[in-house]
Amino acid sequence: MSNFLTTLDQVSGKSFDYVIVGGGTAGLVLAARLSEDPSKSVLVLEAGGAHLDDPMTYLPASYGKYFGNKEYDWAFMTVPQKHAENTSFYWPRGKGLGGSSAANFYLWTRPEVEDINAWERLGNPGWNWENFLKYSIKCEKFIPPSAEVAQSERLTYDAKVHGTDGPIVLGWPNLRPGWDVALQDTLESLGVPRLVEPQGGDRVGFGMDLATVDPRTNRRVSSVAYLEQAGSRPNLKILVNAPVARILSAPGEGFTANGVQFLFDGQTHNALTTASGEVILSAGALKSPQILELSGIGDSKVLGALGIETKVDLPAVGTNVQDHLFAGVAYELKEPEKYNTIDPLLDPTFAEEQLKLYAEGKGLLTLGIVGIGMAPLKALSDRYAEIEGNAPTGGDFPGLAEQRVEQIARLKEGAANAEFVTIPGFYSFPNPPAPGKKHVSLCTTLNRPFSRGTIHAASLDPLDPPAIDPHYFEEDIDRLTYIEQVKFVRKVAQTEPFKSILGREVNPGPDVQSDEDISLWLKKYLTTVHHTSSSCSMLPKDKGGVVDPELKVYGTKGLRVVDLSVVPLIPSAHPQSIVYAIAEQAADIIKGTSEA
Ligand SMILES: Cc1cc2nc3c(=O)[nH]c(=O)nc-3n(C[C@H](O)[C@H](O)[C@H](O)COP(=O)(O)OP(=O)(O)OC[C@H]3O[C@@H](n4cnc5c(N)ncnc54)[C@H](O)[C@@H]3O)c2cc1C
Repeated sequence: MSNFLTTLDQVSGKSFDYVIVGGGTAGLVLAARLSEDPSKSVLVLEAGGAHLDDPMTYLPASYGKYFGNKEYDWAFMTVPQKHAENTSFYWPRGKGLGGSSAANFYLWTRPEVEDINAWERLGNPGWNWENFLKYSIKCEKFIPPSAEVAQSERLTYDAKVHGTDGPIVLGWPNLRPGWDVALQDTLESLGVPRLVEPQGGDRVGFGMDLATVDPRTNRRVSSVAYLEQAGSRPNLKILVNAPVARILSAPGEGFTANGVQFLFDGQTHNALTTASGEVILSAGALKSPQILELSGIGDSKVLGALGIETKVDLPAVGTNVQDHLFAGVAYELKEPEKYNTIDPLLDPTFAEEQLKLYAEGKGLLTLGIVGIGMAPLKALSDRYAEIEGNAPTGGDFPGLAEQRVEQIARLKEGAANAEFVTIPGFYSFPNPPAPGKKHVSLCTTLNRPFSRGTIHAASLDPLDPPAIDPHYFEEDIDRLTYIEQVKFVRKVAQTEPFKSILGREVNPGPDVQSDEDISLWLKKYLTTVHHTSSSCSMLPKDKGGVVDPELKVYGTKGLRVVDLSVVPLIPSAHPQSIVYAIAEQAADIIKGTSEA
């Protein structure tokens, strides 16, 4: 597989049919699918390293181990958040082949049917659940568990909604925390039903989701698996450590992309496209808008402030940004020996021993998260009518009002919103864990934010991070909903059988009780779930669109965006499954084989 990796002399000044910017989740799906046609040459330029066969990318149970390590992590920070105590939040993102799919927490969840159909209703023909499911099935190879494990741990599924031939191997990790059945029973007693198949388009309930981990080898799976399945192809080249600075356009009227400018070893180079070729931007929701802006495509006011000449005035670039929020209520475990958590891995000697066990297919490093619950606010809180009745309806940019019609419709239908998921270990702030203890972090995720943020280039230097402003809690419905979710988490912790598993609450801790206390705690100590989307939304141009339904950038020729940034309205789901399906559908659209 490493024979895809190429050298500067094979790229600089050369022409390709497709130049893909970013070898991340979407980028490598496109690379593999577009190079299926041997007559088409494909180049991928990736800012980070190759990281092939690197334990940092294939070891399960290494949650966040790379955080802050610039070799693997872009380590972005948001600007101080006006509605969240001026806190600046840390936003890790995967850097290198596989992108964030090689750096994530390997949960695999599919969205709800109407979350995807909403994209079509918002003006994108062909972007509906039927196609989503088709492409999601195409990408996966599902490995069922043994009947014995499936029964004892309620690993239920419906084979009809799973793929068997795709590159992305999915299954249940061989080691699980050990409390999911108790949590499922507890939630069921509180009105959150059992879910037999969480991947079938209905997410309300608690079910055992999947993980991008191969249970046969205990290795995590990223989009690099597409290259492995593709095998050797002379028409596909990948240059790593080659950050793209800007998209080049042909001289003359309008913006016809004809290549990119990139950096390599501190020098600037160009990679070009053939006369009918295309540049495809797959740099992720945080970098794709920045690259467009540095190329002169964006809001002329934003570009003008940086001294960039506007080539295509496209005000929506870097707007409509949506993010899921995450907050962990952490508990010590009463009988730690009964459960599997990653806390002991903090001891270097123990971690070393576990590495040896991993080589034999055993031990704590094979641990993964599976149980996920989702429910509408009305299942959790008596205050739902008052809170959701005040949902904002208008919008400060064209098209936002229509998105909010969709969002409010989902709330009224009782769609999944509040999410409950456990991290087997300590993932919570600000109180530190006591030494030697094991923990469960009972986390809740706000999955249908009404606030909208921005991501814009902040300087002319392509290596500088963009200015990231998610506008957390700008719409008060987000804050009020989230407070109710935290209160519900504590109710779960006070309900049997889960209650008996838990010892002391470490965070937010006994001093944080009133709604005001919880609000303040959230404003300071929530984290992102790393699901940021929509900064180059696929919408009609006059409704806040950056790309059309064929993912072509408005006002340009030969330029598309394919990554999480194109999602117009973020679904209630962890998004890697969404990115894979988008990229699969995009590949068919680009090849002209889409039946949509
Ligand atoms: C810590 C973390 C945990 C997560 N956990 C989960 C989870 O458990 N389940 C889930 O479903 N989702 C999870 N996600 C989210 C999910 O992984 C991402 O949403 C998804 O992978 C994004 O895909 P993408 O193609 O849009 O971007 P990416 O996969 O991030 O790809 C972008 C690529 O572009 C490269 N790039 C950026 N700028 C340039 C440039 N100028 N030139 C060249 N290359 C460039 C990057 O290095 C990267 O390789 C997690 C994400 C993170 C960061």
